[in-house]
Amino acid sequence: MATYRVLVSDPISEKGVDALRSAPDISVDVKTGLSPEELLTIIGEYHGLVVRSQTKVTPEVFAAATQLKAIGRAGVGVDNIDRDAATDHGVVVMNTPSGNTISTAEHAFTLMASLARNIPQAHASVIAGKWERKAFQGVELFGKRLAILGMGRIGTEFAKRAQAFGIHVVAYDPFLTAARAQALKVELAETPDIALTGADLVTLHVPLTPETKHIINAKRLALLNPGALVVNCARGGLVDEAAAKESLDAGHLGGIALDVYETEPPAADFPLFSAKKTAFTPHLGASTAEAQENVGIEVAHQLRDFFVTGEIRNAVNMPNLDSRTLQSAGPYLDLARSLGKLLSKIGPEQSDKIRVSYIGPVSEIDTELVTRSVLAGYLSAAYHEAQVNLVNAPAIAKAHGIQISETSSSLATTFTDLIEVSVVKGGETSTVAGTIIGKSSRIVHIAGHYVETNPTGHFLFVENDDRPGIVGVIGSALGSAQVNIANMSLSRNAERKTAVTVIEVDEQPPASLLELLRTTPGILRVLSFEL
Ligand SMILES: NC(=O)c1ccc[n+]([C@@H]2O[C@H](COP(=O)([O-])OP(=O)(O)OC[C@H]3O[C@@H](n4cnc5c(N)ncnc54)[C@H](O)[C@@H]3O)[C@@H](O)[C@H]2O)c1
Ligand SMILES: O=C(O)CC[C@@H](O)C(=O)O
Repeated sequence: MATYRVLVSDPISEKGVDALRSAPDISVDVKTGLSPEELLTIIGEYHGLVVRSQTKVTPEVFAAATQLKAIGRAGVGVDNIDRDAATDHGVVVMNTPSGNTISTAEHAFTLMASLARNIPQAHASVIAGKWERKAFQGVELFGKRLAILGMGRIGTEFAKRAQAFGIHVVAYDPFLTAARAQALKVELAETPDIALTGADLVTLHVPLTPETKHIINAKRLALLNPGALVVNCARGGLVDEAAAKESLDAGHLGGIALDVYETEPPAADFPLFSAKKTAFTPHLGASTAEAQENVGIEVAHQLRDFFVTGEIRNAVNMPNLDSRTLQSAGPYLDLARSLGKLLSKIGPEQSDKIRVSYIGPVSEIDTELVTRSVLAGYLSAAYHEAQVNLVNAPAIAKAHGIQISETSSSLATTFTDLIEVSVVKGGETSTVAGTIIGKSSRIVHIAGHYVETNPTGHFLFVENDDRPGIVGVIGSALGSAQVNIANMSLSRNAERKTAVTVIEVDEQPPASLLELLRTTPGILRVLSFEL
């Protein structure tokens, strides 16, 4: 029986499915075309899910997906996956951002050229037995002014193709720097309006966000040159379809080509169907053999690596944990989780602040991930261990009103590396710290005491008055209860005249032993926990 079950619910390339199937411990079911109800019925059996854009992964799906750990999107846009619900449920969402770039840029360019030369209309006319050469006179692309909104992967590839056709490219993207625009030989526009003013051609390559919704609207269509052609091969909702229809009917807009629609598929009475200069395709940007093979194989490798080695690449709801990061941060992640867990056992309840300090070389790795691990460990006291992880820990902490702060210093202390974690409740602070020595990690500081203990196992934590004989009492109580001591670390605080004993034991101590210790004179606190 495979350890991990993956459901592929949208069609992906056979090579991708084979790549997943060949991974040890992964079994794959391909079930495409499921209704939302069917998906809800079976999703609880799966640890991984692979989708394209058809499957809608809603909050209801996440609620039913009790074992789900990861979703792989074979493609770029993740708008069919409820990202907040994924994060809340601790499910990592990964996409394959570059595998379909070229195919989509080529599709968008093809649509633009088809519009310029009336290809869809001329085709329909010829097969209807007509020979209307005059009716379908087109325009050249050469020498025209093209506005590209969104100069990411696809926008950049589109620009290169446009330049090869002798088109002047003006680009707007909030992250496009002057140096990059110069390197790409495109004119940098400071606003979308500047890019669109006087444009003959427009292509959109932005994600759909509240800012980009209807980025092409009536006001912006009016900025274009009369007869301008607009292509949307990015996401439905970027173009105000009603405004485009009005502009076409009024004879201002010269033509529009859509691969994506506000509602997919568009209704039979979609208003733009009755407009003249149009070209429509059913969300085909990424539909080439090459793109599907690229994204299918990429998503399979990402899911395989996630389940087999714990790597996380191209995640959209958490920082990446690729093999290099895993190698450098992996040991710290485990130590950090133990420190967080330890604080949840020994620190004050209802703390509202967690402070994490990284001291020494550890400060140079991706500490955001390590802090997430501290939080996951801390919160695991209140949740089922498997319910809180690197994906959802910050969101759960935020929901509880816990503030997190992080400081880093490259200065080494007594220890080369130190991760120090404190929880604060009002004026009360409790601190623990750990280090990595060679290949092993150690907890070295608990609530004001230097100790040296492993970061995992069963522990007895005893706080007592610092006076002779107490350690002997504890030792013989454990012996009588048949609890074997694996490791013991003693530390005293001369100022407070108290001592702590951290005892790593081979098995969970019985309640009777804890009760006995708690009622022993001079013993102030006894805790038993597993890290
Ligand atoms: N039709 C299809 O089948 C198909 C295939 C692949 C991708 N897509 C879609 O194409 C779009 C672009 O994909 P990509 O891979 O190039 O993504 P990308 O992330 O590489 O590029 C998107 C760019 O948009 C920019 N941007 C964000 N907000 C903007 C704004 N308000 N104005 C201007 N620019 C803005 C970003 O800075 C980024 O550079 C995505 O929406 C994706 O889902 C569609
Ligand atoms: O899966 C598809 O064919 C659509 C892909 C595309 O919309 C994307 O965002 O990558």
